[in-house]
Amino acid sequence: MRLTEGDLPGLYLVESPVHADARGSFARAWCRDTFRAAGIDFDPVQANLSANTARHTLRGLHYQDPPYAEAKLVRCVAGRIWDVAVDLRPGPGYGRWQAVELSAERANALFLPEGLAHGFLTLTPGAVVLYHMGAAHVPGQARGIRWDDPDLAIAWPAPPEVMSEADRAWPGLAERT
Ligand SMILES: Cc1cn([C@H]2C[C@H](O)[C@@H](COP(=O)(O)OP(=O)(O)O[C@H]3O[C@@H](C)C(=O)[C@@H](O)[C@H]3O)O2)c(=O)[nH]c1=O
Repeated sequence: MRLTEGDLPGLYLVESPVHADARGSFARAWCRDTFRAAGIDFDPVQANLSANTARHTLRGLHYQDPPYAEAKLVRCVAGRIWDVAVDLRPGPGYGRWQAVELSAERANALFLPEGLAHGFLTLTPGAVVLYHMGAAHVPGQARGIRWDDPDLAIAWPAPPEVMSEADRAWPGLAERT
């Protein structure tokens, strides 16, 4: 398992060798020792399965403020997604974003540290996303940033065709409280 730090500090692309044989394939999905060796102390307390029927379904951009902030290890276990992280930590990187294509075929994943908002756009029908969380979801603490906020100017690969009303209604960075 190889961890490569992205453009946002603490954001890592996680790649695992895929061992194929006559039965199919095997890849490691998470390894505490490898993460610790990279200086990441991630102890998942929750894992979520997100099944998405249509191509170009958008979920996000979601986060929880401290003390509920969540690190996330995001993996696509069926199909492909375009996964986005937005830096909401105070400092020079505030508002910067990075996106990575995750796919079941590549068996890659994205690790987001606390303090980032997260979202994705599905690139195939039937995309299934499995993500481990470093902190529990607290319903009243769910926060969001609008996917098309001009201050973020995220270069989505296609306009979303399916999304929740809640995700359409999030504020932009400038209106964030
Ligand atoms: C996130 C979550 C939702 N739910 C419930 C609430 C609701 O009835 C239903 C769907 O919730 P949502 O619409 O918030 O689901 P969704 O929009 O898929 O939310 C997720 O989006 C991605 C991008 C993330 O990064 C996640 O952290 C999470 O915020 O599931 C839980 O029971 N536990 C959870 O941890």
